[in-house]
Formats: sequence, C-alpha cells, structure tokens
Amino acid sequence: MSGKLTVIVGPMYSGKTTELLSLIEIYALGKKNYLVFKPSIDIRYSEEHIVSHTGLKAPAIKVTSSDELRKTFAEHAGQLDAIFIDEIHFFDENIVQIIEEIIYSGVNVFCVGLDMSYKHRPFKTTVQIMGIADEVIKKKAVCHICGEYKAVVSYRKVDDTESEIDVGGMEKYIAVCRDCYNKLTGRFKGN
Ligand SMILES: Nc1ncnc2c1ncn2[C@@H]1O[C@H](COP(=O)(O)OP(=O)(O)O)[C@@H](O)[C@H]1O
Ligand SMILES: Cc1cn([C@H]2C[C@H](O)[C@@H](COP(=O)(O)O)O2)c(=O)[nH]c1=O
Ligand SMILES: [Zn+2]
Repeated sequence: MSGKLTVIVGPMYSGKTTELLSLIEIYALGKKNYLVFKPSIDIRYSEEHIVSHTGLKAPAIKVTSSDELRKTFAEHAGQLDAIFIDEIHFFDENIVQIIEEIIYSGVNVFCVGLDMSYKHRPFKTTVQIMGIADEVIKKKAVCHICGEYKAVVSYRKVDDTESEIDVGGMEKYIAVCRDCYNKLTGRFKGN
C-alpha cells in the first residue's frame, strides 16, 4: 500500500514546525520507525535538530541536497513508517520526484515549508509538493502590525536580497496579513 503525503505550509511563526513536532511525537509514542530531515543551510537554532520558535525540538539528519536525502532514505529502505522534512522550500526541485517515489514505496511523508517568499511569490518546490499532496494544512500567524490572527505572508524588514533564500528570524522577517503587507510594500494597488 502506498504512503500518504501531508504538507504543512504558511508564513513564518504560523506553527508549522510545532505541528510537525507533534506529528513526530505521535510516531515516537507509537514506537514507529521514522527519519527526520532538515536542509543543512538551516543553521538558525541548531544544526542537528529541528527547532520551533518556542524552543521545542527533535533530532534531525541534515542533508545538503535532495539526492543526499534519497541516499539516506535508501539506506533504511523497507524499515521505515514515515519521514519528516522541515523547511522544504530550501530544497532543490528534484525533491518532488524523490518524495513521490518514497510515498509509492509505502512510507508516509510529512513536509513543512513556506508557501510564499517575502516577495509574495510562491516557492516552487513547496507549491509542487502541495500539488501532489494527499493533505495540505495551511496555517496562519498573528499579524505583527495589526494583531489580527490572519497573517499569511512573511514581510522582510531589512534590505531585499537578490535571492529569495535567506535564512533568518525576527531580525529579518515578521508575519503580516495581506492588508498590512500591502500598506508596507505598496505592491498591490487594487482598484
Ligand atoms: N506573529 C506570530 N504569530 C503566531 N505565533 C508567533 C508569532 N510570533 C512568534 N510566535 C511564536 O511562534 C510559535 C510557532 O513557532 P514555529 O512552530 O516554529 O512556527 P513556524 O515553523 O511556522 O515558523 C508560536 O507558538 C508562537 O509562540
Ligand atoms: C520569508 C522567507 C524566509 N526565508 C527563510 C527564513 C527562515 O530561515 C526560513 C523560514 O523559517 P520558519 O520555520 O518558517 O520560521 O526561511 C527565506 O529564505 N526566504 C523568505 O522569503
Ligand atoms: Zn495586519
């Protein structure tokens, strides 16, 4: 039987990693076999763990590419119930096909990532994975400007970078609602 793909998306601080950690705990309590992966670029809180903004954490294997994830998975072939992947937006697009192969090998896959960059553009890898998912959970955060629980975008407080990939936390990014994003950036003029 094939596995199931669950994707958790949303802006920064929306509780994506916290939700992933509670799913990991369910597998741990059930004495299931699983692996947790994180991209090696994410050195924000720890290199060896996935860590939520509140400090909750779980040990993780850091990988530099989707191919390294595939190889590590292959070393455990036939032994796993699930894999968990944090910060999926940092992975190259080959991860999409690798995840598909993993699901069809009967293993459940849980991924977490940003659906949109601070430029309000979809992150390709995340969006492609959402397209093949069995379940997509889209989370919200509290808007850092107006205080409403409707933040869906991450806003960059410091100068833009050429690449939309730039590891960081509160010193660079806040979560905002669409109206506050628009006021801050003037990007969408409306009618
Ligand atoms: N603007 C915000 N909205 C909601 N939670 C926030 C906000 N800023 C900080 N937090 C904290 O971040 C936690 C979620 O962290 P985490 O699960 O790591 O989120 P994500 O992985 O989506 O960035 C919340 O439980 C809360 O304590
Ligand atoms: C908005 C945005 C964020 N990033 C980086 C910043 C963080 O290192 C992660 C997101 O972490 P979280 O677990 O969701 O809080 O991604 C980026 O590279 N580009 C962006 O546009
Ligand atoms: Zn707002």
